[in-house]
Amino acid sequence: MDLKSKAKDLREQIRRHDYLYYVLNSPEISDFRYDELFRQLRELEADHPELITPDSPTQRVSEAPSEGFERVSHLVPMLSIDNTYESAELRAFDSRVRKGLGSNDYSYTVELKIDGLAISLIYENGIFQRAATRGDGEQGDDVTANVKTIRSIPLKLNNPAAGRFEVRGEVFMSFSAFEKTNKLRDAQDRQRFANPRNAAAGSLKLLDAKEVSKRELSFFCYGLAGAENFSAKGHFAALNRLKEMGLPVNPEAAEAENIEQVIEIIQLWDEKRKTLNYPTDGMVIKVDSFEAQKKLGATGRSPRWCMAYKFSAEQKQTKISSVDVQVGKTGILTPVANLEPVELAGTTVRRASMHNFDEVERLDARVGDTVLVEKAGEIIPQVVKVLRDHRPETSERFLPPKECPVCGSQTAKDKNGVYLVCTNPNCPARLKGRLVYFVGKGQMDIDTLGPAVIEQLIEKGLVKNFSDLYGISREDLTSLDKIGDKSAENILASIEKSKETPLWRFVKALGIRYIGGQNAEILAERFGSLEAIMNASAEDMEAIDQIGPVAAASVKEYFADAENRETVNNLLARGVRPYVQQSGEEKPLAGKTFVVTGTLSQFTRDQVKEFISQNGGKVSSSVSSKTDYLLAGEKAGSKLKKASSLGVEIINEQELKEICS
Ligand SMILES: NC(=O)c1ccc[n+]([C@@H]2O[C@H](COP(=O)([O-])OP(=O)(O)OC[C@H]3O[C@@H](n4cnc5c(N)ncnc54)[C@H](O)[C@@H]3O)[C@@H](O)[C@H]2O)c1
Ligand SMILES: [Zn+2]
Repeated sequence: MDLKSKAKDLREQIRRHDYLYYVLNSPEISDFRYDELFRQLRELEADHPELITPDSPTQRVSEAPSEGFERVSHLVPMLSIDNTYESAELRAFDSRVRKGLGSNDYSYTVELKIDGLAISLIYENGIFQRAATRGDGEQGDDVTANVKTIRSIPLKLNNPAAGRFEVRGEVFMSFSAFEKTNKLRDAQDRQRFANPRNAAAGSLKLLDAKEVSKRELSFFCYGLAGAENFSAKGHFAALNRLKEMGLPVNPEAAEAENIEQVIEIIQLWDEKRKTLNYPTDGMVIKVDSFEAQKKLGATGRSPRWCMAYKFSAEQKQTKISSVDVQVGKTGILTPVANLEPVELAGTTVRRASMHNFDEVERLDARVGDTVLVEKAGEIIPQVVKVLRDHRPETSERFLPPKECPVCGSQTAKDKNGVYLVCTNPNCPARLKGRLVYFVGKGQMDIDTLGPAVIEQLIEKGLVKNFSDLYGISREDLTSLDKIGDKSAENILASIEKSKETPLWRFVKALGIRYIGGQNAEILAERFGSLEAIMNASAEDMEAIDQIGPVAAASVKEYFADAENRETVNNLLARGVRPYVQQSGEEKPLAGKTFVVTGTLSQFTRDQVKEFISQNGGKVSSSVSSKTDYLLAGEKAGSKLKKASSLGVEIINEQELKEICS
């Protein structure tokens, strides 16, 4: 690849990952790998400035606007921050600062990098006026009504500066609020948030401020815009002044004389941050003096006086022993590296995804290579870097296969040119992948149907699509290997149970590209019925918050296919009944069955029954496998025993109230 194509490729990759991360909320690669792609582009552009395009991600901050909010201009641009994972690069940053200032006479403030989203707050004569997200750096979304629900943000400042005054900070969700939010979502049978950053961003973009107030968001103020007019001379003093004014400032900010002290402080926090009740993903280092900051200035994307050091997820070095190609539910071929086993974040890792063949080429990963692997957050283990110095002399490039490893049909690039797919629409690997996903947890939840059974059902020609699952008989099942009467019965019972399912889980289970849990929930909430979703136009869908053109087109395409419509109609004909929760937010116990036992202290029996039904739940008199919760008071007896033997969740009155709060 020539350099120009390489720069273009990197820009396109970064844009694609921005979309996956910011819009779809489902990143494919870890932050470390993303930042590595970003660094490669930055270095390429630094060496060959003629390759820079004005729309390059290195030149500006980019974040798509959200619908439903007014766009407002920032008084002073809200920029990003350059980042690194290495202390050596902090020293290089320090040299640039020294050179830029032409002196040694400066110091740093070191702060925790809170993992939420940036917000600008404007006060006028000390009275809160407006809050906005960063957006593209010039213009953000006006989220004033939502931000007003965050209790720690003062609506009126103590001893305010006169006139207009803008502060910046991070809105975030503490780990305890995050747990609580997800517990509530479980109870409502809704998709969990993947992490606190995701939860904070999703909550701040809700259109109903009342709902936002339930999410317990928090805020730390870390700076101000237009420092010239401020009484403090530097950043650390300004933080103290902001605190006096009543703004919540993170208590851990520290001063450092020089870069070596900065590095010491950072090393301390790499461990210590694990004890905090809020998410951090690094440290932010700022040249303290405002005068020096002004002298150093900024690029179109980030200030030159500021640098983020990011803590990386645990990484290990190992070797690629071979590469397998897996065929997934949409026919996509994924290269998976088989590794010499390594212990990583508490588990033994033997395989790591490389996502697609372009990524293999970008990494230039080869069999026999020594690589760095990482397990970041919810993302499956992945190869993030090849250590070229360790490469054996004889290594060969790993080339994309011309034929599907499962059915032998030809492969081709998909229409976006990113993935290699098997061109056979009836490839058995596709069908298996789709069925395994369909029955999976969080979709139809038919947990007794494992991949091995599904494979046999396909091989015997008993199941050719989703709806066939609802037509299999006891005899079909017992004709399979290792399935006796008892397991056949269990499988049939869980297939039966799955017929009653929230609409969004049903839509998710169909496995439509770009429609994960969050998008499926939005579609279900907005359209209210399966029929309405099936007949919606792409414009109808795009008109909805958060559903972008790519996702809308994908849904449209799915339901335009006659075979898909037939399968869905057959599912309905066989008794699958996707239901819509009546305003899920208000009814936290919707679809849940309770049994009450023992002596309660906060409710009478009648009161508790009413409380549960008001919150959308049902109360039944005996414990069975259909019971979702046993509410147990003092001196609970046989019901408690039965519930624990069936694995029914047991809660007390306080926990019941918390789920409904
Ligand atoms: N995995 C992926 O596919 C993917 C895709 C896109 C972006 N990302 C991640 O997002 C990053 C880019 O996002 P970004 O531009 O918001 O950068 P960033 O989040 O890494 O850093 C800048 C932000 O840090 C925040 N911050 C927290 N504490 C602060 C403090 N004390 N002082 C100043 N700022 C503080 C501010 O909100 C600021 O906007 C990437 O580096 C990457 O890690 C990942
Ligand atoms: Zn195939």
